[in-house]
Amino acid sequence: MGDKERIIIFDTTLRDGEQSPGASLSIQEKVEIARQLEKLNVDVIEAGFPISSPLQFEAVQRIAAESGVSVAGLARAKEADIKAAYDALKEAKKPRIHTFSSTSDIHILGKFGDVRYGKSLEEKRQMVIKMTIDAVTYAKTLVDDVEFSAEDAGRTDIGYLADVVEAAIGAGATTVNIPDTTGYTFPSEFGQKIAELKRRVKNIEQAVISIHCHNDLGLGVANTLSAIENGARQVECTINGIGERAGNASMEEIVMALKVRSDLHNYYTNINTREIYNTSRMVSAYTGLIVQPNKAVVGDNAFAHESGIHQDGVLKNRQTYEVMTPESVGVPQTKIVLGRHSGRHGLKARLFELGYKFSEEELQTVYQKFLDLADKKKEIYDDDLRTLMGDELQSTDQAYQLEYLHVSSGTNAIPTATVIIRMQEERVQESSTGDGPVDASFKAIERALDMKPCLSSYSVRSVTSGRQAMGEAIVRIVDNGRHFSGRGVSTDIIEASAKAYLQAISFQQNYSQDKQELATV
Ligand SMILES: CC(=O)SCCNC(=O)CCNC(=O)[C@H](O)C(C)(C)COP(=O)(O)OP(=O)(O)OC[C@H]1O[C@@H](n2cnc3c(N)ncnc32)[C@H](O)[C@@H]1OP(=O)(O)O
Ligand SMILES: CC(C)C(=O)C(=O)O
Ligand SMILES: [Mg+2]
Repeated sequence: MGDKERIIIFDTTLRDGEQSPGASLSIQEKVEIARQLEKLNVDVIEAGFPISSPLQFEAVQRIAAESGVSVAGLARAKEADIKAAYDALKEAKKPRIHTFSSTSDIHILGKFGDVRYGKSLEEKRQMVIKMTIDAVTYAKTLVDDVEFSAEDAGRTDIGYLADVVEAAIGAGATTVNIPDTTGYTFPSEFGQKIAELKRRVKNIEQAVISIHCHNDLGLGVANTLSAIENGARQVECTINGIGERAGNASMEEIVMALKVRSDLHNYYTNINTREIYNTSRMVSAYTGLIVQPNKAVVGDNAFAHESGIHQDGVLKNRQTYEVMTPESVGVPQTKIVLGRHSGRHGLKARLFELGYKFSEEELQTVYQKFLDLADKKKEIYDDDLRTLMGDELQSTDQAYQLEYLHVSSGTNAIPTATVIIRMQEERVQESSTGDGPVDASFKAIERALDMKPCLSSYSVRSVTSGRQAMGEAIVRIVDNGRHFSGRGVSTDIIEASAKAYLQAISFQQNYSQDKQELATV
């Protein structure tokens, strides 16, 4: 392998990314994202499309005024667009005007269909070459750094594409961008296109070859990598892969693919990969575009392990199931997600981290309880474990245990509850109706125990998050001015309430017994 070659990272989160339906950003949000992109160390920030609105213009202007890196503004092959881009960029330390023409026959015939652009396809094609030359020539009178894009190059005839690219470079373009605008090409096909342009375009060495891949078929990153292997040295991409329709090639995936598989090639980027996660979170928060959990590199599950065999492997050596470390992209840590696929190793490690100490025998009991809970809930959070452990500690010496609870209630049904309560070796079953399912359960408990405690307060709250959150019920009963509290936790708040009631009654009974024993001594 030869010398290492740098790949220029052109970030278009603030231009193509912002074209994602529903992702409009305020000026301040764009400025803050641009600052974060600079921390990430991108080479070029495409800040917007200045002619498109006063907000876009001002955002580009403000980013240009404060950025240390190259800032680009987009412009159609039209004098007014190019002038607006220049006006917005003129305070930039490194301004870049990015102008584009459409080059595929589908675009030329579809978008430039009227006679102003010529009658036949051939006439229109020549008109596009003229528009390209005029646009680049004009932009070049304003700034040194001019990028030209051949929109829909992915579907453009290679011979014609080579002519357009040669004309753009001839007019002064310093970067020629080959977009797969509609995400249509296959990696081998797109790579061949870049290789072919290198062969056909006589002045190609005078410009940097760039690519810009969309993700309509989920091939944006693969096409980008293939283009790099065939001569592209600038890649256009976005954070979280956001962008028009299915989005653009995702920057974090390209950068990490190059970094992780540096054994295969000689390319590198200047990206400070530890800032990737922060940038991803910021872009998601500001655009409102949620990152899918299984998204490579930055998704919530990218470093999360749920199944027992994987957790065991990762706890012994992270490399067993991780091709990069979470720290390398700024993700705080590997996540062991506890759920129904987890094993004892994962549970034990998490409980130790939470500060619990227990014997192997106790672990078996806790693991059974954990599995019961995991069957009711998708994910077991730390709070669930704490309540599970708390529940475990408090319930062992309780006089009355809830063994079974069945409740039926509904809009037109009479709430009815059946309970089976265990008191040492004895088990009692009772049923009752009530004013709601909690009342019915409490009355069934009272019948089973043949008691009528005086309830002084009752409350329920959620102690963990999500729809399958754990509910915590607190019940207080009063006996001769003395209060006894019980606490129950379950994903089912009726069950939590019944447990809490039984615990309060158990405490009251323990107290009465202790008092009687003292009196007889
Ligand atoms: C592949 C890409 O991502 S390209 C960038 C896409 N981004 C955007 O469009 C976002 C910003 N766009 C806008 O705000 C508006 O579309 C504007 C301000 C640019 C233009 O608005 P309007 O003047 O109302 O035109 P409209 O958007 O309806 O139509 C586009 C016009 O640009 C022309 N056009 C499209 N591409 C080019 C080009 N590369 N060079 C020259 N003209 C072009 C179309 O032929 C059409 O012209 P016509 O009005 O003569 O038929
Ligand atoms: C303007 C160009 C570069 C573009 O976004 C595309 O072709 O997808
Ligand atoms: Mg695009």
